[in-house]
Amino acid sequence: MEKKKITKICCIGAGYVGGPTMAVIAQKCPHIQVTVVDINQARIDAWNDENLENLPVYEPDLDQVVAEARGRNLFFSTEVDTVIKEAEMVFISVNTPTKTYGEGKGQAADLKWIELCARQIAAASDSDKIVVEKSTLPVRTAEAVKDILRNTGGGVKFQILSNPEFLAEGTAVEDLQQADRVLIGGENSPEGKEAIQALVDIYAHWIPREKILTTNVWSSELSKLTANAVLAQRVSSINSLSELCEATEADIDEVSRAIGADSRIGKKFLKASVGFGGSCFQKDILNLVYISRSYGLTEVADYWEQVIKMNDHQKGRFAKKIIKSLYNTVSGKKIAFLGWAFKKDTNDTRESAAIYVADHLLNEKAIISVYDPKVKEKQIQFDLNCLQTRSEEENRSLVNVEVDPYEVCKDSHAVAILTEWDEFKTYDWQKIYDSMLKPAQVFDGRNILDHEALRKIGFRVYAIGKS
Ligand SMILES: NC(=O)c1ccc[n+]([C@@H]2O[C@H](COP(=O)([O-])OP(=O)(O)OC[C@H]3O[C@@H](n4cnc5c(N)ncnc54)[C@H](O)[C@@H]3O)[C@@H](O)[C@H]2O)c1
Ligand SMILES: O=c1ccn([C@@H]2O[C@H](COP(=O)(O)OP(=O)(O)O[C@H]3O[C@H](CO)[C@@H](O)[C@H](O)[C@H]3O)[C@@H](O)[C@H]2O)c(=O)[nH]1
Repeated sequence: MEKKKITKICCIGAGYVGGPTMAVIAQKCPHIQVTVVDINQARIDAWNDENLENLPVYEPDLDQVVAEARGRNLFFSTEVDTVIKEAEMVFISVNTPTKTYGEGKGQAADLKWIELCARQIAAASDSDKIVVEKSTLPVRTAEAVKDILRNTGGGVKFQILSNPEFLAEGTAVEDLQQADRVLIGGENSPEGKEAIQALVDIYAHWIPREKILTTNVWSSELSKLTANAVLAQRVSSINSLSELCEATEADIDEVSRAIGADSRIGKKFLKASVGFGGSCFQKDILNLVYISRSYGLTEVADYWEQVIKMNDHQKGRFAKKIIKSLYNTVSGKKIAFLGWAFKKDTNDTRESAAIYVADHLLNEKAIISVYDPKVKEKQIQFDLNCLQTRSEEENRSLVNVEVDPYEVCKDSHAVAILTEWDEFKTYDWQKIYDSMLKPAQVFDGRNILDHEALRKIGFRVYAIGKS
């Protein structure tokens, strides 16, 4: 078989996946020119910013990887057509959010950006290319991509691969550099195998060959949705039991430790929380539910939908607990939020539990003061405004964002931990207690604080899954 040597890669989409993924490919393959393109000029400018603190994605160590490769063989550009034209391999890494309109609204993945990419690749190409689906897609999307490329590509040959990304935010660089596995799905034809090999050869620069799995395209597409569904299911399972723990004086952290010690279960993804967030879990499970229903598989759809219902319940339960503990009224009361990101070590807030807990409390006319080490005020207001629950003016008047956590807690009735940032554990909690209204209450939505120490100071403490 002829060996296809890739010298130029284009990645469409400079977001949380496109940016870090391509930065690591460029770092590990200095002989390949990697250019990430995006239609969002501000995002590309931020990726090109000399001050690495201004990169649009915050991830530990990402700045170092970008510093090493940028300008050498890693480039960021808005010249989408030119870069596609010159590349032998084009990654599609654009957003695939849940549809907000029409058929499948609220469940199906919105594939309009994927289709646009396919059309753009077809229009810009005058030589054969390997097109790689990096975005998370419904199973059988490659069929549509192929159809568009074959019918609009003017005789140019395209091979379509599925290469879903499994990085988690907050650990993206580590996950990319030491991936548990890389998954590549392709066609079982000589051309398909050649394309698969070309992508395997890229990853083989730093990923051990036995960790690079190759499958057919459909298994690869479906494995991505399945991985997220199974991970989220573990979180919902443990969160469901946290409520039972609160009713029975069992302790969810002890239960997690006990079951996680069983090597068949394993200890990861058993941390009870205020609910999972992030741009992927909910979107991908809803997509799985929609696909199952569209094949008439009602029981399959209902089964996975329960994971989302439990997560919604967990977020609502946390907000209700705060209200109940504050004598069933939070109207006009200041509540301090420590954390807004959906998990620590990221500036991403998409689907963060904090947004929904805040919305619930704001409906009860609470006054919320927020501190997050990596999320800016503009983003927090944007997240609340997106819900369209109340006017932007009202959100601005009820929610204020501070850069000092002690200011956020001062004069509050309650402090709620919404993200597990490590720095929250190191605060002077006596100082916080002294500055709060009494009885001072802490609602630890991540079970990260030393609850005994807090109780000794005088706090009333509520923690998930603990009585
Ligand atoms: N965020 C994660 O941790 C993660 C992990 C694995 C997989 N994924 C999947 O990867 C995909 C991308 O996710 P993300 O978080 O990086 O999204 P994102 O919103 O951060 O980035 C997507 C980028 O694509 C750009 N874009 C959209 N259409 C374009 C076009 N036609 N031409 C050029 N640029 C275009 C947007 O401007 C945006 O900057 C999604 O399918 C997601 O499900 C995400
Ligand atoms: O025991 C746990 C583990 C996670 N979470 C929460 O679950 C959410 C998701 O966390 P995580 O999976 O670590 O982050 P993501 O960046 O959303 O990564 C998931 O989604 C990505 C996008 O598809 C995939 O690539 C990753 O493999 C998959 O882990 C966060 O709100 C976490 O706080 C818990 O509450 N308890």
